[in-house]
Amino acid sequence: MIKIGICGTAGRMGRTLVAAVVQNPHTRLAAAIEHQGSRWIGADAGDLAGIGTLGLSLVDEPAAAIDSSDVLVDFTVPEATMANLALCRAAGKPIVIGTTGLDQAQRRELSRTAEVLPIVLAPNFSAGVNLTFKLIELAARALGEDFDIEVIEAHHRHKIDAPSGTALRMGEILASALDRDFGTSAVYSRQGRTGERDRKTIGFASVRGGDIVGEHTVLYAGLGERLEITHRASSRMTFANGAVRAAVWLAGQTAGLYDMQDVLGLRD
Ligand SMILES: NC(=O)C1=CN([C@@H]2O[C@H](COP(=O)(O)OP(=O)(O)OC[C@H]3O[C@@H](n4cnc5c(N)ncnc54)[C@H](OP(=O)(O)O)[C@@H]3O)[C@@H](O)[C@H]2O)C=CC1
Ligand SMILES: O=C(O)C1=N[C@H](C(=O)O)C[C@H](O)C1
Repeated sequence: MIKIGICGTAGRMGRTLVAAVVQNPHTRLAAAIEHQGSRWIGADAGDLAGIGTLGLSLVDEPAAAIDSSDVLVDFTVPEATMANLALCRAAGKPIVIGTTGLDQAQRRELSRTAEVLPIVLAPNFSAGVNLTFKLIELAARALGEDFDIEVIEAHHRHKIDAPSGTALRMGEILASALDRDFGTSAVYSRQGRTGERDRKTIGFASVRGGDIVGEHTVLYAGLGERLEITHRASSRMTFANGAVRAAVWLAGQTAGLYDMQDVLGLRD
């Protein structure tokens, strides 16, 4: 049994992760962490997740919680993730990170830490999205420069980062498939007299509303035809099950920075 600690337990993903860990035959919930001052400290993790009392309370001392776990699963905010990364490094405990919106400096720190610690970092833990990553690469290579490419994503009203981590990863994959520099190809907004579309760009559009779990479309617009590749998540359990699968996989790995392509065996 792999002992899992969850950070961000009272959040949308945290609660779903509690249920996924408890339902998985290979894992046991060892620790449920929230930040100091959270009104959920002391609450039962199972009650919060809606799966019945587990006898495990939410705590605000991540170091002790990490010590009692084999792997930490973190779906929080970038600052909390980076603090947990340092604690995991000190304790020698692998970490699965689902948090999106990390900046360049934070990603560099993560890469440095991965020299001594096993880490899975993925903007999306669903199997369907990770297969979609392969499909959009294939389509970009096949359609080449004749088609304009746009990435459209839609999420719930509470999401705090845009574009989504998944959309940005899609952009990186598309740019690489077309031999373009992602940093200079990406266009995040259009307003006013923009001029004609620069054919080398990859555009992003973000929709926010209601309870949309997560939807991503890559649009290839040519002359006389249009191709759309879409993934729609209808339940957070798809992300949670993927993250738990990643945690079980990571427990047996040496130091390195992995993503869901490694976990699913999709790496070329
Ligand atoms: N990779 C993937 O497959 C997926 C990634 N995500 C990403 O996961 C992250 C979380 O999403 P979601 O669950 O919807 O967000 P929520 O806001 O619902 O959950 C985040 C939780 O983390 C808590 N938190 C904040 N700071 C700390 C801290 N220092 N220590 C411990 N807990 C802390 C928050 O508490 P409080 O509310 O009190 O601030 C909250 O309970 C986002 O970055 C999102 O993009 C989401 C779904 C899938
Ligand atoms: O915040 C969310 O909810 C999600 N975030 C991830 C992202 O930013 O790509 C993944 C998923 O679409 C849900």
